[in-house]
Amino acid sequence: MVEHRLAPPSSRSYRRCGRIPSSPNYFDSYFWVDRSSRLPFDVWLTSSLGTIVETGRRIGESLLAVGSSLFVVKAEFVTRDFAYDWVLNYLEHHRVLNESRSFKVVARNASSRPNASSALGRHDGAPDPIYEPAPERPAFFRWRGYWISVNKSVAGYAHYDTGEEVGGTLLISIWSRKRQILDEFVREARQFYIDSKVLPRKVEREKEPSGSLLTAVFPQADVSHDWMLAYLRSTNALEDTMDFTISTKQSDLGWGNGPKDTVRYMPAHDTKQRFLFASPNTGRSTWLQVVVTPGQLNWNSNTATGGLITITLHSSDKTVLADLIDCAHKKYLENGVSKVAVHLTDNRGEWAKTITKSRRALSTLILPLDIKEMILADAREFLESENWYNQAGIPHRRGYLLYGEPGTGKSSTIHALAGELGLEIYFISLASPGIDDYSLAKLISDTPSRCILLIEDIDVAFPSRDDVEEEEDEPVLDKDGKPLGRSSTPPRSAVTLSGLLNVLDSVSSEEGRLTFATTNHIENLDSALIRAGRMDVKIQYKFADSLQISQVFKRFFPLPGNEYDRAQEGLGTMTASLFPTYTEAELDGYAAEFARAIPAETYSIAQIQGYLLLKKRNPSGAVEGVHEWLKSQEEEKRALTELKQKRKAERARKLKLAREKRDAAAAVEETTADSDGAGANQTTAGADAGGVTGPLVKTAIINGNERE
Ligand SMILES: Nc1ncnc2c1ncn2[C@@H]1O[C@H](COP(=O)(O)OP(=O)(O)OP(=O)(O)O)[C@@H](O)[C@H]1O
Repeated sequence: MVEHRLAPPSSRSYRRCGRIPSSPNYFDSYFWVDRSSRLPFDVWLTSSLGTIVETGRRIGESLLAVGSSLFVVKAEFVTRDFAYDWVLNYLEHHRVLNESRSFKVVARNASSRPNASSALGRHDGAPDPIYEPAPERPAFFRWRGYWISVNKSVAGYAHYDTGEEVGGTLLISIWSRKRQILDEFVREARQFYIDSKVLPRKVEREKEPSGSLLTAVFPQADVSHDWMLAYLRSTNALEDTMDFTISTKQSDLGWGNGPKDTVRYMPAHDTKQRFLFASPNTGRSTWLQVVVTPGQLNWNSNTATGGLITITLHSSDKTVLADLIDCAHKKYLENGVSKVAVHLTDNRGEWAKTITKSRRALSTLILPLDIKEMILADAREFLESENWYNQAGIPHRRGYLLYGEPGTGKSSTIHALAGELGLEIYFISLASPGIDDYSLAKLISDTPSRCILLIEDIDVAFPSRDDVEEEEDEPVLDKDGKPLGRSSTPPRSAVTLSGLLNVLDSVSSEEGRLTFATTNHIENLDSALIRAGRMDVKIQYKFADSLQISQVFKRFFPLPGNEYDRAQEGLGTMTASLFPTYTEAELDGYAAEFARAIPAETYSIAQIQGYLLLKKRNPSGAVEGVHEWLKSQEEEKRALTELKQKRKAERARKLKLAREKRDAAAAVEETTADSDGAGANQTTAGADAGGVTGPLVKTAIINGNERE
């Protein structure tokens, strides 16, 4: 009996005698013959042929596998890897994929895959169709005499967010025995990609499989953030951006095309923008991806802090990053030639914001003697003599104290000096919330070595002489011996004198920094603070003398036909009616008369400037009106003095009241202590009863008097 089955029968009376041809389970499908019976010829023939065919097929397969491993080089490329981008770009450019007969068609923005599409989208704004070969249909092409097959073995899919292809695999087979052909092909594709300047895909650093990227983060608190911002703004690096934030804020002026733009298009926050960085230093071009992350808005100070600029380089070469930072710094300095950068703090005690102010020429300052020249020469000499300081073992720092009446030009001098010396100003107000000894030390250690540290109104760290005097006049103490008056005055600054002295003396403040402090009340400053070594140069600013008054006057009125440049001030061309109608001699006369009318050393230049602003282009009117103005100033002064006296009297009255209350309380305490224990208990019980009934009665009246 003949039978075939998939597995050998359990009985030993069967024997195996050949395969069943073309069986899908040819390893297991055999003919099994009863040992006792003879094999019929037709079965013998079929089983022998089957064995021959199967053996031949297996040999052929093995030979093919050996052959393909010897004669074909295979390589797999996955999406989201740079090598995939190189090869795909190369294939698209050489229209290899267009030879295919089966496509996947997608519509994307023309800029995302320029080679794969017609340029329609660039003109009509509608997205372009992109033809991609369908998976599992290989495309063949010849490259340097070798046949190469391209197979999208695994189809990618469009990312729901970005529309970019993810998850796909590209299989390249090169019909050659030489392995290095693959290297050469990939190298050529890579070079082609670099040269063609195809917009690279957006990258997410942490998800990159290749990891061949460099990322640099520029935090807002660091000045390098400003460099980068200046670079991005000035080079129009992001002009091809597709995501925008629209702003009409004055602070975003830099993103506009012109200073008078009312609407500015800024690159959208937290989106990945790409631009080609062409280095003027090396001539190399590298793709960069930039993400601008805004900081958190602080409602108190109206400043945003904690913002970041993240730059990802499509390169692993650190010199490109160094080059970029260098270019950004240069651009920043270039932009700042006519500007002075002022760094401000937030109310958490960190450098938070930089504003730029137009540079002010020292010559526009009206100061007596050669004060301007003296400060400038002193500061220059200091900056140039770092080696000398080091050799002499003296800390390389210099402190300037500008003190005197308000509105006399102290701050203006420092700003003009910063412009002249090309230094940035780091501005600290000791009265700002969030500034205490700790944050002050941190702020100062976070400043660069060559800069101007400006501490305005340094006296706020200490009680004013007025406060002290009042307390000395009437030293009213509470029952614990604490002064009543002082506890009611809020602290003027959280910075202590010792904290301030420590900071000024700290090692970190020895690096060529110019410290400027201003005050209207030098008499309130501790002598330790203003001693040489901390404040090396002290300059007093007084109210304007006669010479200064006449100089301010002349600065306000241009001479006929003189270099009064209206265009520079953005005022347009001058109409004939606005031309000055006075001569130089007349102007001198007006100025002298004006200076005679104003009492010397009584008014600040800021005050005089305020008056002259009302009379611009009318010198004779300014002279005529000055007496009226002086009268109004006198009245204002008198009213102010009266108000001050009233306030002082009110404070004195309150202090007196507080003292009387305290005395009365002390008298009650004394009586209580003198009375016996029972009396004391009685008093307490009475007080308790009153304490409970009082509010209850009150509530009843408030809620309606029925219960009364
Ligand atoms: N000496 C001066 N020369 C030219 N302009 C001056 C001078 N003094 C004051 N001004 C003008 O007055 C205004 C106020 O000046 P500034 O802020 O420099 O005074 P300040 O002494 O720092 O005042 P404060 O002590 O109140 O801070 C500015 O617009 C400035 O142009």
